[in-house]
Amino acid sequence: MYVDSEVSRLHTVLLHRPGKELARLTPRNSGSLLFDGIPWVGRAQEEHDGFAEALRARGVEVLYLDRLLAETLAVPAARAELTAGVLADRRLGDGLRAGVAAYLADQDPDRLAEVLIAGLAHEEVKPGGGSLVYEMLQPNDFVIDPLPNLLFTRDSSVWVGDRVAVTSLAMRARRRETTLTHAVYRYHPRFAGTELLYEPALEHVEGGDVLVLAPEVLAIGVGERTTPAGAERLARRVLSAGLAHTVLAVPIAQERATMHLDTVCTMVDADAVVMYPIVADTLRAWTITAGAGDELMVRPPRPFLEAAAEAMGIDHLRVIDTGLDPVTAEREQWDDGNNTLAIAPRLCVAYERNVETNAQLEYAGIEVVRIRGSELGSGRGGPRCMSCPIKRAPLRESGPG
Ligand SMILES: NC(=O)NCCC[C@H](N)C(=O)O
Repeated sequence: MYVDSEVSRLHTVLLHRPGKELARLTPRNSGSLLFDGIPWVGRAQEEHDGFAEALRARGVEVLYLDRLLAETLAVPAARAELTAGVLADRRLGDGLRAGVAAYLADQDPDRLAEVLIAGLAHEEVKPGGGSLVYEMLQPNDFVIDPLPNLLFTRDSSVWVGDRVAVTSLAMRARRRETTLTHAVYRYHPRFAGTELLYEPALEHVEGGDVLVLAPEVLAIGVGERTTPAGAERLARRVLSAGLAHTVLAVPIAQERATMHLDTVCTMVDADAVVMYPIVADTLRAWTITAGAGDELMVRPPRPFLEAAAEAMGIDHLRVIDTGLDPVTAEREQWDDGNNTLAIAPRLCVAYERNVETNAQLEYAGIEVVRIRGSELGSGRGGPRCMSCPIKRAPLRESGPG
């Protein structure tokens, strides 16, 4: 397990194939569950399988979060922790809590993993004794909330060097996701001995805001999801662990269209980004380095592209624009045109629908593996959001794409 860049050859990635949790979305709950539409579940699964196949065809090992979770639940301590987590929900009341506890205790690890991801509706559970809560709930109300955004594995954990940061998700609909990733990284044998860089109880940081610009250089977006306190905490941790010499804190607009830094900027080569033109000249960055003792040195903001190039030790960070004109750029940014996943330098996966941005990438010498994503995109995330790289070749050893 090792990640020191956004673009070096990708060996292992963590995905989540969307399942029954997507079928929980309705026009009434999709807004609070952070989806902009009601996805066609079967087609979303086909699109996701196409994504996974595109990665496998290029030598990438694909791990699935639901499999890892089921294997993790075979460990009694993990099962106890995750079960206790959902039972602690104060909305349940004692009667329903006992009913849900009995239901969960009956499930094998595979089904328990499914329940923890897809949630549990009122009509699926029958408490034995009296439960006012159960009586007063509507049949479609959730007893355990579904996690449709687990699809976006980028946000719930981030690898930096040989450590993993289990993040602290800001939106209520997503908070429980990190109880799952936290358990997987601590109990699954594949990750035995991995040190955690960050934990869900800390200040808010989401993985879509964290870009490993180069070995020992991180950019952290600060906006709707990651707070200044979260960026400061993560910066302190990576600097003191020797995993970074420089961290850039990059304010982004607190809007849905730009919820994470990776919605406006992703890397496609060791010295190139695809970026939303409207922000290219206005993005700024505070530069954070280690000071004396435990102190941080925080330098005042300056243009992001300049600060990044200097920290990365390059003359210039090349910028490839989203779209061609402002309207196309706005449309394609919304549809995750900026949200590419690099498999190797100059080789990336992108949604096929972002025709102009993909053409711009190719014009700049980047090979684009196009995938379908009309249903997946209804959750507002693209290939980078849907993937958590766990192992990449060290950047210095990475060949061309
Ligand atoms: N890194 C990303 O930009 N992830 C996309 C997350 C989309 C999800 N529906 C959310 O609102 O959190």
